Amino acid sequence: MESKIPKPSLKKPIGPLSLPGNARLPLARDLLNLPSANSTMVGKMRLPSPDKKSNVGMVNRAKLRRSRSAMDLNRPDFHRPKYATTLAPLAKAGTINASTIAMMVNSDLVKPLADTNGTRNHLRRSRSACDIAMKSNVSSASSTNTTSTSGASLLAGTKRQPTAACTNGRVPIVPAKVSKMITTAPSRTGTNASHTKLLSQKATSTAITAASKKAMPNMKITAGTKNGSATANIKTTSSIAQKSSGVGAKAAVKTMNKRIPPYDYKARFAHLQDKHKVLVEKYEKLHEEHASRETLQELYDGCSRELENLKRQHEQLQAELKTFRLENEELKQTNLMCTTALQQTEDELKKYREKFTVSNQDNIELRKQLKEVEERAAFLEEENLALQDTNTRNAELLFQANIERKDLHNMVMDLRGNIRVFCRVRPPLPTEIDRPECLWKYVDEQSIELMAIDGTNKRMDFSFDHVFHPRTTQQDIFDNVSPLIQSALDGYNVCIFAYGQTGSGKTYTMDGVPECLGVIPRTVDLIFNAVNDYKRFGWEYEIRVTFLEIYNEILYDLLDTSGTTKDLEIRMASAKNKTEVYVSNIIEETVESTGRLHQLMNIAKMNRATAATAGNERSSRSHAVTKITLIGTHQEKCETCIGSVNLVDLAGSESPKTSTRMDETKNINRSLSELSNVILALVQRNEHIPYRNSKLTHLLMPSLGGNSKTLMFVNVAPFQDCFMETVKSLRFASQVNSCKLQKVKKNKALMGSAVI
Ligand SMILES: Nc1ncnc2c1ncn2[C@@H]1O[C@H](COP(=O)(O)OP(=O)(O)OP(=O)(O)O)[C@@H](O)[C@H]1O
Repeated sequence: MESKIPKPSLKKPIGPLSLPGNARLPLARDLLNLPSANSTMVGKMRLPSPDKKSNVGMVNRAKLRRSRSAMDLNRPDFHRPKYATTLAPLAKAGTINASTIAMMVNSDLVKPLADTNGTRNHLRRSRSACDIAMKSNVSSASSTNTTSTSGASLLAGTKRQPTAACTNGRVPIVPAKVSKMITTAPSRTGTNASHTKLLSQKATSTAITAASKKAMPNMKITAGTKNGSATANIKTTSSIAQKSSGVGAKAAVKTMNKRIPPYDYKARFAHLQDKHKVLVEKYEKLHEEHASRETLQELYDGCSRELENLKRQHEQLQAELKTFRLENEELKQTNLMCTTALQQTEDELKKYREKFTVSNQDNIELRKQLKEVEERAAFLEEENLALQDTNTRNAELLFQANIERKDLHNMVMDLRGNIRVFCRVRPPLPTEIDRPECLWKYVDEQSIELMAIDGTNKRMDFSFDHVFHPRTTQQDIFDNVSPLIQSALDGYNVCIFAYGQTGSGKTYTMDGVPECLGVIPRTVDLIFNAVNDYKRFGWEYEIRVTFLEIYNEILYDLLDTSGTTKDLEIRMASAKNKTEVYVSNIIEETVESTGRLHQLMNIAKMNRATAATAGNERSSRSHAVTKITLIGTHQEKCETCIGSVNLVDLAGSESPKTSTRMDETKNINRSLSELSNVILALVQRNEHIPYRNSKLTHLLMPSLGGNSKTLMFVNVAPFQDCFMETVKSLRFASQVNSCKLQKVKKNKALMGSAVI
């Protein structure tokens, strides 16, 4: 019975598989209903082996598996769905997950095949390689690694579509997912589920193996690695798949084409050997894929490290960005401040420009005025030159006029007399209201009548150069004295002394009191004022001063505060001119200011000997001589004039009846008597003038009988009890006033250190 069953042809079908009658190749859905399909198809196509009736289903399924794989693989229009990228096989193979592949795509490690001018053939080949990888994955770990499979499907971005061949009634290639679906539908497949799974896997494996034989040689993976090992491994994998697919295909064809009788153990052994060989090749292929996976793992590690580096760079860049933002904020604030400052500066600049405009207009106006002023200045300069010439001529004229004035002035002074006498009657002090006074009649400025009120009614008339009544002020006195001081500045010797009874007002007239300065301090002020005025005429003056005291016929230097006694001697200045004398060892100080001279005067005043007398509580008991020497120099004219002023405050005469210090009084009266004798000798024109009889006359010799203009104040007290002494003084003054001295000569040069 079984021998009647026709054996299938062992020949390899050529071209598309043709089925007899209405027979068709089973579709995937047919596989789900495999028992019915088996029953119909097996019944039509092939009978089970007679010696294994119980395994009819198994045999048929095996045959179906073989024929189906062979048909699919040998179909000339067989092709796979297109994949967008060449990474799909790798993802499908489960060696890398979806995120890794995404990273590789973004980092240009793997390029889509379409970017490399891939054609549909490329896509088809890539699909085949993918299938190969998928198959190997399925064969190795498809049952456990569902995550990688789904990730690869997502990465591929494509959904498996049934091919045109499938719609044309050809047997479709069932992908792993479909295969899984088939295997996970036991309720529908019933007891044949395991057979369906086995059949599906086998068919898929066989079809992929056959397809990879064509696809793998042209497979390209564009993923770039450091050393290209990944590409090499992929190629290796491709070659292995090619070999395995080639061997597998041969074995499949061999198995399909050969029909091994059950009793042909040798053939079955050979068949098993082929199977073993195929399994060995599969093992080697898996081993190489494992190596490839390690390479990809290394690639993944490298990418991870690079990713870490990129993260660090990203963090650094973030930090730099933060810094830049802070700097940007600071720069914005600075920019805002600068903008504000710039605005203020622009405002100020605008104001300054306005000011500049105004100033510029003023400047133009001022330039015009300056030009006019310059023209005016040039005109004035010419005029000034002319005036300077005129001024020079006028200065010369002034100089000559000053000389002429001096001559005229001194001529007038000469006409008035070389020795002049002023009479001054002092007023009673408030403490002397009850003190009886003589009757005084002031006839005119030069004449006075005195009448005693003691009952004798003595009446006496006196005439002097000037009579000053008790109400005469110190200024009135000095106004009549100052012409003599002017003569001293013109180079003449001048001597002013006060003569009179003690308490008659000599010191008051010469020194005065602080509120009413006398002749000496006013003379000092006049000299310094005149010296400053004379500078306009080209005269420069040097002022020297000495303070001398004659007490009990002994000379004392009132500026010597050392306490030691020096021998001061009156000596003749020149053998030719015997009337010119000087005092040796005396301190002669040059003063340059009024203040200094007043200071020296106070020192001298303090050193002067004073004591109380009957007529004066603070009587001057010595003759005080203040000498001021004036040395004028005219540089242009080379002229020098030397004048001197001797200001003498004589000690007051005192009646021996009232004196308490007789020696002192005797010396005073004797020196005053000698002064009277000298003047009388001069009046009588005696050959011998007794100058040397006293220190006073000897010292005043140049002033009394020499080249000097002399002024004597005769001071009298108004009281009746002073009547006799008053008459005595007035008589002596009248004698002096009648004295005619020789014509005074002007000094030309300094003859000694102390010319009198
Ligand atoms: N013209 C005057 N007006 C006001 N008071 C005067 C006047 N003359 C002198 N006296 C006063 O009279 C007093 C005596 O004067 P003063 O000392 O000058 O006399 P004297 O002649 O110098 O005396 P002695 O010779 O003793 O020194 C002083 O108190 C002085 O102030």
